[in-house]
Amino acid sequence: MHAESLPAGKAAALKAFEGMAAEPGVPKPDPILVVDNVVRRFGGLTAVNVKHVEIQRGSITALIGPNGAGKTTFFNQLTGFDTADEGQWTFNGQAMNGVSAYKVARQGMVRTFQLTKALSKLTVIENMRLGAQSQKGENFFRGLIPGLWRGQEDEITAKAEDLLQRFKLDAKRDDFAGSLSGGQRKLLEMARALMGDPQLVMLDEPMAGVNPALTQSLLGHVKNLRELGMSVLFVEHDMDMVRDISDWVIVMAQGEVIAEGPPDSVMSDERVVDAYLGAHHDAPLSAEEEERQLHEAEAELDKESTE
Ligand SMILES: Nc1ncnc2c1ncn2[C@@H]1O[C@H](COP(=O)(O)OP(=O)(O)OP(=O)(O)O)[C@@H](O)[C@H]1O
Repeated sequence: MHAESLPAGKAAALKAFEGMAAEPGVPKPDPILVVDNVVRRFGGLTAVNVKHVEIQRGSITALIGPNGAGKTTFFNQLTGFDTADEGQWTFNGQAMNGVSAYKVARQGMVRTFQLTKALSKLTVIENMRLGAQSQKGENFFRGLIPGLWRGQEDEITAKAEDLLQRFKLDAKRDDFAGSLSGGQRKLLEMARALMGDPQLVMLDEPMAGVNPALTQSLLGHVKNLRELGMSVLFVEHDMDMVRDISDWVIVMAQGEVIAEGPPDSVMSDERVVDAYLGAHHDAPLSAEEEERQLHEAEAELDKESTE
């Protein structure tokens, strides 16, 4: 397909990556997020150790990697939900390390959340309103008190209703969020994130638990964020989705960024294939490995019976 026939957002995003070296930490022409030397340790385990990474504005960037690679921990740090042991990062040129989650959201960097048990017991519209309040760092229940807050409340409700319509959730307005299907929950998570008019939307596994019937609709909504001028960074295990919607892919393994590049080439990169295979614990065991494990188990049993 020629760039001219692509939607404006997609064409511009692809143009920005044209000719870019596919290597970890490669500089981007207009980064919205720049990360340097971010480290997070849990006891003896270094869960995140990202030297340098840049996220291009106006693009859809996927963050992939095997289980336990550190993707969620990295996401949590960038959005103020976890503290980094070391490192700095800037959003729109402003230092963001040590900034609390709601202030990060207010600056325009918002992540989606899976519906927790508590949120499932609220209605869809209440979830949306809560999205606005929590991004402002305000108390939700104080926001429900009539009078002083009413004007602001009306505005928030109107905005929530607009978004619910856009995400085709308006018929579910007064249903409990817990009664939504997997795909509808994902739509609600995305709609809720948009309550704060983010510039960078960070999606945590947007396709997890989504019925194939809703896949295209969800993909369409993510692409639309880019058409509306937002930047998207998402963590995802579904490689079809990654291939379909991302302009650029960043790969993490064992806490580090090990590769970057356009979707097709990065997924066939030897380092990436190795990282996934190395982390694939379900792979069939070789005959020697099976025998070794058997001996180990027998030795354990022997030890136990003599103790
Ligand atoms: N709160 C914690 N305490 C101790 N270890 C943790 C904690 N959170 C994460 N870890 C460890 O840090 C490593 C990275 O985990 P993380 O969840 O960030 O990986 P991930 O790439 O998001 O994995 P997945 O794709 O399975 O969600 C893992 O080894 C995990 O066990």
